[in-house]
Amino acid sequence: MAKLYYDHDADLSMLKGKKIAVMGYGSQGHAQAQNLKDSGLDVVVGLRKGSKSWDQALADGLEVTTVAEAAAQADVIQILVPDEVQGTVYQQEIAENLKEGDILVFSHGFNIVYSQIVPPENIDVILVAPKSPGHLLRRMYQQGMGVPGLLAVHQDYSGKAKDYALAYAKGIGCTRAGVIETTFKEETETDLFGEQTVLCGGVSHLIMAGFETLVEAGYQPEIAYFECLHELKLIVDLMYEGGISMMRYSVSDTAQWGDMTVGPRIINEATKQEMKKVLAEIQSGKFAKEWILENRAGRPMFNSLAKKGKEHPIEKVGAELRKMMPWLQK
Ligand SMILES: NC(=O)C1=CN([C@@H]2O[C@H](COP(=O)(O)OP(=O)(O)OC[C@H]3O[C@@H](n4cnc5c(N)ncnc54)[C@H](OP(=O)(O)O)[C@@H]3O)[C@@H](O)[C@H]2O)C=CC1
Ligand SMILES: CC(=O)[C@](C)(O)C(=O)O
Repeated sequence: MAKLYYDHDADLSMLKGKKIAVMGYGSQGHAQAQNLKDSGLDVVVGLRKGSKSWDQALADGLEVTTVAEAAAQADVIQILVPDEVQGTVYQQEIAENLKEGDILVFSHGFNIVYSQIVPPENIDVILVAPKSPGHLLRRMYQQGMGVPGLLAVHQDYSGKAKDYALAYAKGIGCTRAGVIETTFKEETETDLFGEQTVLCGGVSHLIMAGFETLVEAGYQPEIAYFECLHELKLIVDLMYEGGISMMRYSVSDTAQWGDMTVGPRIINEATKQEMKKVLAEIQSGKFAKEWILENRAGRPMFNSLAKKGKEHPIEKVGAELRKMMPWLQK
């Protein structure tokens, strides 16, 4: 079993006295900056002028400045702008503001693994990747809990890079749940694979296929929504708490029988073979090249597919039903 690191393995004092710049204030940035601040660390948020995140970061009690200025002030620089712009932001605003002994941090290894960012040799380069969406990273931290994370060292100029990574992981709450040491390559490839085939790509398309099948057969869309999407959270919550066995224990034997006998017809050997092809495309760099070029072309396919997704009938039905659930209203 992999060795996991917990709170007692991490020394937060490694980061005391260091200025930590969190570049970006989105899903991960807002969570990590606030968690680090609540952990007693000295944080500044780096954003572009006119950023829609600027006022929110100020309202959350954080110091905010431009990316370049934050990089110039900082000893620790966490890059949490979108993967597809990190290379440009690094080149234009961070690189010239790095000094010997700085610590460059990522929460996804994409830009290092695919050489979009090539740091100078006289700094530490580490990865601390929460295995969670940012908003849950923040919520769990505030509730005294944490989400698991991964850490990796790409460059260890100081000889203490792993200790800095552990301290950072503790600062954002990941050592509460457990942190596994990995490599930038393993984190990047497994994260891309997971988000494409299971977490986002797999689940969303499974839900939509189930919803479409029921609606096209004439069943009420509201029932299809509750059955294929809304209840999924409750089922996954059980697996989150106690594995697939806990879910199977809690659902009816009728459901478990269907799970075990029909499930393999839906997710089958052909699915597994396609998953292997997806992994190969990630490992070869084919996916990364397509994503980088899509952004350079102005995201024509991304924008078209995103619009189509927002127009899917399940989104309309779901929005109406969620309006009747006050606990879901932000
Ligand atoms: N989303 C997640 O839960 C996870 C993300 N990650 C990784 O974290 C990193 C950040 O992703 P995520 O938090 O999703 O990003 P988001 O898209 O949620 O947030 C991006 C932030 O960067 C700012 N930004 C965008 N463009 C620029 C720019 N050119 N210059 C300066 N600031 C800019 C945005 O502010 P504004 O547009 O207002 O200027 C926003 O505050 C990525 O490497 C991602 O892979 C890792 C684990 C999970
Ligand atoms: C939340 C997470 O880790 C993802 C799905 O990989 C991502 O948002 O990049």
